[in-house]
Amino acid sequence: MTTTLGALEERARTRNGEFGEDALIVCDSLVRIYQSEGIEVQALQGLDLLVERGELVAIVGASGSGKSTLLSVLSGLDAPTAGRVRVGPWDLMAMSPRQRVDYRRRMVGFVWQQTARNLVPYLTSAENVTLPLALAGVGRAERTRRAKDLLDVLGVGYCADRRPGAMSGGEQQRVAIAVGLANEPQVLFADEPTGELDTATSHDVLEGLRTANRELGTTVVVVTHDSGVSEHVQRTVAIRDGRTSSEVVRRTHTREDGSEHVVAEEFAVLDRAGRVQLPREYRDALALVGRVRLALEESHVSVWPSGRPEPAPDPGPDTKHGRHREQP
Ligand SMILES: Nc1ncnc2c1ncn2[C@@H]1O[C@H](COP(=O)(O)OP(=O)(O)OP(=O)(O)O)[C@@H](O)[C@H]1O
Repeated sequence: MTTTLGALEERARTRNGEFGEDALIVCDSLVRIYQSEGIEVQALQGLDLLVERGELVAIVGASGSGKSTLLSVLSGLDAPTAGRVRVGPWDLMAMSPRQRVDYRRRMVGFVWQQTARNLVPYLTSAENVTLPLALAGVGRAERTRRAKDLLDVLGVGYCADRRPGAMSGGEQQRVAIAVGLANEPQVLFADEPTGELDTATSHDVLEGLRTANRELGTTVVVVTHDSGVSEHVQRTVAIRDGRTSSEVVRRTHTREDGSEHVVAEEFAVLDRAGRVQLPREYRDALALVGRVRLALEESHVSVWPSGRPEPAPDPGPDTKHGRHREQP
């Protein structure tokens, strides 16, 4: 049968939009391969991630899972080997060096783990916040006003005239958030902002990020080892072996009596190629290695170890994969 023009037009009309077209941040099948002394390291292995405007998202994962590589790509410091990455209107794969500077100056802000990387040691907090504003050509009165407002919002207004050496690690990181927000970026990236802090101080810094998100509407992406982070964010995305593997989404529910409680729900992530990572505990518990049997049931998909006897047939649709069938 030949395909008619009408059928092609109909298909074009009904085709799904571009992956993540409404999202603020789109990572589509991102690959980053490093060559080091003749050895190839695949830091990102087809990572998909969407972040909506106004979200506060944490990215967690074991050491070496690819978190910092992802943040380097998103911040425009590094280019992926393959895939597609877009932040707002910026296609990060197709930026000129000039556009890259513009992107880093206007679209995004940063908070790094090392306080020394965030703040100039011989400037006061207020001067640290006004520095990026001066570079962007903002007038003196406006710079002073904005620095004061930001330091106040982040609860470190009392540190305005102190240099970093006269502040605690937590205070320095909250000032660093103010510096990152100075030019009103649409997205704030934070890489292990609590990595050098104790639990109580980490709490204040994570709350600072939440304040930036809630009160200023900035989209925040924070990369961290800190297992306590999920209490401070709406969504926690776990990366394993260079891919998004699971997500925890926190929702606030209102009971009948009007009181509120937070429910955290964990999801596995099914990527665009149909891959899903089974948690290690599940694989270990059922000795799932190599080949597995899959079966499409009416409302779910089942996974069995391949060595086990064939599962009893289910009354659902007859679409079984990896199942032995009698040849005629
Ligand atoms: N410049 C590089 N050259 C070679 N390999 C690299 C480079 N940067 C990272 N890698 C490798 O890529 C993988 C991912 O590293 P990445 O730093 O992104 O992980 P991470 O999750 O941020 O780890 P950590 O939490 O320890 O910072 C690791 O195996 C790492 O050794």
